[in-house]
Amino acid sequence: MAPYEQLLERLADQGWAVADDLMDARLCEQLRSECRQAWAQGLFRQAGIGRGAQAATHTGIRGDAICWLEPEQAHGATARFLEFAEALRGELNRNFFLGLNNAEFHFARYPAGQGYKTHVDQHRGQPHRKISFVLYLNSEWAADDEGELCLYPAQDGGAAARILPLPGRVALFRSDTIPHEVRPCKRTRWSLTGWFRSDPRPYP
Ligand SMILES: O=C(O)CCC(=O)C(=O)O
Ligand SMILES: [Fe+2]
Repeated sequence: MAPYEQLLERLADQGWAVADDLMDARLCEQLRSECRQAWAQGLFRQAGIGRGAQAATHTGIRGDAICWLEPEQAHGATARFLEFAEALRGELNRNFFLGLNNAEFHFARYPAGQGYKTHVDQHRGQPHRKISFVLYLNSEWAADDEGELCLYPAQDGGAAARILPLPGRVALFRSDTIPHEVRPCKRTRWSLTGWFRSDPRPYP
């Protein structure tokens, strides 16, 4: 599977990778419209920090609203995306032996002015999120719209990468070792975010 090769090599070498040509442009277009429909139907909820009883919303830390994809009810582009994600999970397993049994995904919407402060995706005591995935569903994005994903894998705290959420762009990074941040955006920022996991369903 040639399109994955370079991506997975970079992921192995530096813990993160970006691709602009991984996703079919038409599929992105359709996902973009399904995401907007879910928003219009009121299916998004303000995202929280932490899990279970400790979960709380802190827009100062994280300002997005999210809508989880339900694999059992998925149809249209969402179902096709989940097939793509299954193929990617297979490639990740073949390359990294991470024992990725599952994946979870949500649409995310950051209104202008919001971002997500520096964090690591693997929750403390919950080691099952292994690889983070983000697909940007903006129809256009300019550098001065900001809202970059900044990755901080280096010890010195400097950003190794500032990734603009360009239409159809994919970012992949390790969920356990890569601190990252979403810089406040200047216009509404849409994405499909998820995690390849090492535990079988059902999980909390
Ligand atoms: O949207 C992005 O660029 C990253 C989002 C993120 O870090 C998260 O949802 O955990
Ligand atoms: Fe994150």
